[in-house]
Amino acid sequence: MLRREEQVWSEVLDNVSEQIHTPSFKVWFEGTYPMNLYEDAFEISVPNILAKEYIESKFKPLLEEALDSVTGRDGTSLIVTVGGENARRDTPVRSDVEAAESILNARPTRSVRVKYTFDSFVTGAGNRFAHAAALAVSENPGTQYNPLFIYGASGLGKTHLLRAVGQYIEEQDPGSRVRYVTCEQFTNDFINSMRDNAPLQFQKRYRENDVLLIDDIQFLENKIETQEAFFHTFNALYDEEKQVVIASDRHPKHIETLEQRLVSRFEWGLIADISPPDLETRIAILRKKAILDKLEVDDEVLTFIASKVLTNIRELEGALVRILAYASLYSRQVTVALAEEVLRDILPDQAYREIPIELIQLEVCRYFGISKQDLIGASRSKNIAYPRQVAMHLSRELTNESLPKIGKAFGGRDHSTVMHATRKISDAINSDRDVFNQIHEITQSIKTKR
Ligand SMILES: Nc1ncnc2c1ncn2[C@@H]1O[C@H](COP(=O)(O)OP(=O)(O)OP(=O)(O)O)[C@@H](O)[C@H]1O
Repeated sequence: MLRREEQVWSEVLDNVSEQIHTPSFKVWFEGTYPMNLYEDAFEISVPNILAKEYIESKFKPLLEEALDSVTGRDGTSLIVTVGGENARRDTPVRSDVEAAESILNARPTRSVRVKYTFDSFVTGAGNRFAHAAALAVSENPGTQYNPLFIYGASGLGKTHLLRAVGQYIEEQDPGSRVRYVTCEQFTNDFINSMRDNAPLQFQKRYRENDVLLIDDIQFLENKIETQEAFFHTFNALYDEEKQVVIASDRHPKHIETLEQRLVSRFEWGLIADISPPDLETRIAILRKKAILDKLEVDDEVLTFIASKVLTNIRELEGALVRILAYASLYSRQVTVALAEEVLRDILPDQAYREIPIELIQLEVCRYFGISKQDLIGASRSKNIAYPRQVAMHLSRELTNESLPKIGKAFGGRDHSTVMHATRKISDAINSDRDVFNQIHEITQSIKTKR
């Protein structure tokens, strides 16, 4: 006899099946399993996170309406759990779901060690300094750069570098004691040690290490007592010449209420920032991911994704995974058109608001104080030729226009001229921090005006 939950779910599915495109219905609902019927909610289990996200974003209201009508209640919420404990083990899993799942899980099932290494870290102008510093620390821990403080916005590879340092040191010296913690974990350990009246245990845990890697230190903000605990931990490690590497989403000076003595401790060592990757680096990151995960994707598609997801590398990788999962689920080829279809659903409209070349030209002219006529004219003097190369480079970076089309917008120049300009500015960005900052500033002003 069917359980009540099974009866309800089967009726709900009957109810909604007519309203959902058949292949889609099969893919998303075949592996679902009814878990619990509560007074005001119904819990189902699904086989993977993709199914959870998809069901929640596309079908939740429809399913909740059907739940109300089947149970005769009002306002039943649907709870979707991934692979819940009681999930039916004998559910025949469709091969396409399985394929998608394997793609989606490709990352998590990889061990952290394998994944967060220096080898898998792609360098570009925005992270080269932080990468070099992390590598230097790994080669000579506790000596030159102590502490190393890495800061930058979310999803730019801070955790990756921290883990890479730990992995490298452990590999070189398997006996070394390396501890990676988030600031939150450090805070909880500290609070628990106070509660349990076990300060020595806490000290042992944090001071008896050769390398302490502490992530998201900005969470020390407003936690005065934890700051105190960290101060003492830091001093103890530092005095023993143990390496401390810290990651934060902002410069120590901008962590409000961070005690000055901690700020100056951080300044004793090396502070390295990470900024968002340029187009070339974004493509290289996707390419590397495709190779590591043995995924076959055309460069054209990778370039397209990289041109749409601009700042957060986690989102960049997530976009690729999602596109592949969709292609697999619907047995479609991974093309630019498919990528566009999938990304439209998840990216903010802004990513689709095209940046016109004219806007780039306008902003570059404004920045360098030259006229548009000069910019697209024939002058080869340095104060005109350089801004022109910058504008061509940015047109390549920020638009999907082809080289010939960009050349045309710059007074009918040849595509090889655009290619040359792009290469020249890319090289300058990589070798000269001032150029990097300049291009970053112009890019920001263009993005805020699109
Ligand atoms: N330069 C890079 N090369 C290859 N992969 C990268 C690079 N930078 C980041 N990633 C990948 O992007 C994802 C996000 O990176 P990570 O978690 O290190 O970011 P984060 O700066 O610590 O973010 P948050 O502040 O949100 O914790 C990870 O999967 C990481 O491996």
